[in-house]
Amino acid sequence: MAGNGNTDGEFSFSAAAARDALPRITTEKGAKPTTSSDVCHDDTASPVNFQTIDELHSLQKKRSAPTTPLKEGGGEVMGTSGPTTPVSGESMLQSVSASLASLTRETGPKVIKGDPTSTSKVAHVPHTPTSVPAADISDSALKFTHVLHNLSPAELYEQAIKYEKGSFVTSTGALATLSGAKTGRSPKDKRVVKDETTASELWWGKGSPNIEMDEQTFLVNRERAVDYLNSLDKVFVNDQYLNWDPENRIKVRIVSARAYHSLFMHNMCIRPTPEELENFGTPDFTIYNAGKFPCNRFTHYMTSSTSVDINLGRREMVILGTQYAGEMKKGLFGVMHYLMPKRKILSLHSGCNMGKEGDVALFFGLSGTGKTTLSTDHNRYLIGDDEHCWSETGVSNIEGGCYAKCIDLSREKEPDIWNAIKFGTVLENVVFDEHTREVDYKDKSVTENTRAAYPIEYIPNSKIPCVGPHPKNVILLACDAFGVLPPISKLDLAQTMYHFISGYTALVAGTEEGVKEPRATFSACFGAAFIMLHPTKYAAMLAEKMQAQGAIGWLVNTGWSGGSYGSGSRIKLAYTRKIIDAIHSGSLLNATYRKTEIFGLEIPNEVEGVPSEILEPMNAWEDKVAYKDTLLKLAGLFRNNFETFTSHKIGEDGKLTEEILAAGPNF
Ligand SMILES: Nc1ncnc2c1ncn2[C@@H]1O[C@H](COP(=O)(O)OP(=O)(O)O)[C@@H](O)[C@H]1O
Ligand SMILES: C=C(OP(=O)(O)O)C(=O)O
Ligand SMILES: [Ca+2]
Ligand SMILES: [Mn+2]
Repeated sequence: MAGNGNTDGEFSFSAAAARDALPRITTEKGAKPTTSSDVCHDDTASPVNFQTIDELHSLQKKRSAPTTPLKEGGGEVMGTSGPTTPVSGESMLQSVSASLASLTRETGPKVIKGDPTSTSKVAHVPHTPTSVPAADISDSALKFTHVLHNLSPAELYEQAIKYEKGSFVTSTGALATLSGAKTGRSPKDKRVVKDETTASELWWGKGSPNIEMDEQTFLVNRERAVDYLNSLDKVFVNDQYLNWDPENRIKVRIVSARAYHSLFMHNMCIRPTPEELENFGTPDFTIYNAGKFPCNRFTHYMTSSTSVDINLGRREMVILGTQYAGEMKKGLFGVMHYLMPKRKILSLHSGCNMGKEGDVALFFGLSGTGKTTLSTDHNRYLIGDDEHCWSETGVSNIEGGCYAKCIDLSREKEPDIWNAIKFGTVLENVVFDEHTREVDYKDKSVTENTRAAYPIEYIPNSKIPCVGPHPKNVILLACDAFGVLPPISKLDLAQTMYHFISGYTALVAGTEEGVKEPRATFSACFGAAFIMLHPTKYAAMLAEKMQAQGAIGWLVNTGWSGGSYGSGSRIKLAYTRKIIDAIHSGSLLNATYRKTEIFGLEIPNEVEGVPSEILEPMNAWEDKVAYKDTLLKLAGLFRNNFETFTSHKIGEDGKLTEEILAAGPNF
């Protein structure tokens, strides 16, 4: 479990530090714009195992057994005809041309529908007539950019296989792709435009994921991305929706250079019907994804060749220098974390499912803690695996797809995810047999962060539309590699808020040999990398909603038991599923409980199907002294982390704030 970067788990912010304390980022030599501990960490990137593009490509395919017949010179696809788009229209092309307009030249590029290699006649929209004198016309103004608008998965497969090295059909029909040098998100390269409005509205400063950039620099990067995209023969354009709540649906446009990106977003966002697409109109938010084309590191605020820039005022996002597709999904999530609270809707980094009786559960947790795995439950309806809204009327999924980790995926343990990896699914950075195209899910040669992105309806019991009533259970997942948190504890409201604000997980450091010490990460609201406002704003909303609905909080350790990483072992997924079943069924409400020392957690004496010995962590440890030491160490990390919140009031209720402060470890 690599890359949940934070070494010491410390981050802090206080009211005083909020506005002006952010160091200005310069590109001058020696300037230290932001230290790694200043920025919250939720990076899925793991160390790369390659130095060159060729090395990367050589990792992807495994040699078949020598007896396997091999065909020479494969890879070419024969007889693919040019993709078509379901939208007739001129209006779509005009709208895309406007989206791609250069800000300095103020006109949109000439755009034309369809694949440039297609022989079929295609309609095109002529360049917006302008009075620009002939002498001013540049080469770029003379060319057409082909627009591949909302292509179907089949068309995108053909595009990927024909033009994008590293694209292959796997034995189950998924599209295997490589995301290039970046195999995880790059939170340190995220920038948010600080303007008059966002300066006062957003969370800035230490611990915040929002590293500032100015409007001018954003425009420089935007122009760089747009010019790059316009210089290509073709661009992919997706027009889609976010949020299944029809009243709060957001229209997004994604302009990208790769079929991989277009298919990824086709799967991850909500897919409009042909009628909806016909009347799509102007998008509410646009992403310009220039992928591998880097930012200019001499640009103000840039500290690497990667930049992921959000401009809330312009409703635009620019991506330069990374092809990792998850950047788009989580970038839009950040936007929702800004837009939704303005409408009194709480945005949540959680999975969500619903039982046959309509009982809804939320699963909060950082990357790798089990949101996707545990919300995908054969006995329940899946509402979504990662991003939700909680409004006055209930919950809604923001997305139209799921993004599952594939490392060590097995058919037995996760059958629904296994079966979702079929035609239409994007499989990132996996290794497969070069002949049979069978994927080896154990292989970490490219990265540990292998992923599958599939439309939510690929899960048989998904709930379409992806909405549900108010949650009954709020489950906080922590993968505690220290092995001291109980597998299950019941929380009161103050404890729920304490753990929600703390946002703890501890994963093992990664794939390197000999790394024994787990790394604690505290990420406020279990998603500090994505939140836009101060964590206490979301916490106050969650407390109010849980109180109003009588929802119950639970803390579930999906990590180690019987010792820390190295001596103990990860709690069996089968046991965790039994624990989750007992939460859903309500049987845990009738259990008898005892309180743990230090953290003061209520743990049940029995859970059906789970050995009682493991319910109390100390019992599972052979070395009781080591247990106590480790417990105290973790308690200390929690206390240090929470210090920065002690000056904040949560909601209107001063009493709740007091209770939350008292709900942490006592020692
Ligand atoms: N006891 C457990 N509970 C949950 N997940 C577990 C457990 N043991 C192993 N795992 C594995 O941990 C990973 C959890 O990842 P995932 O569900 O994708 O997390 P998230 O969606 O929160 O990022 C999966 O690969 C899953 O198979
Ligand atoms: C897609 C992501 O979510 P998660 O790892 O929580 O599934 C991510 O963090 O990039
Ligand atoms: Ca994550
Ligand atoms: Mn997930």
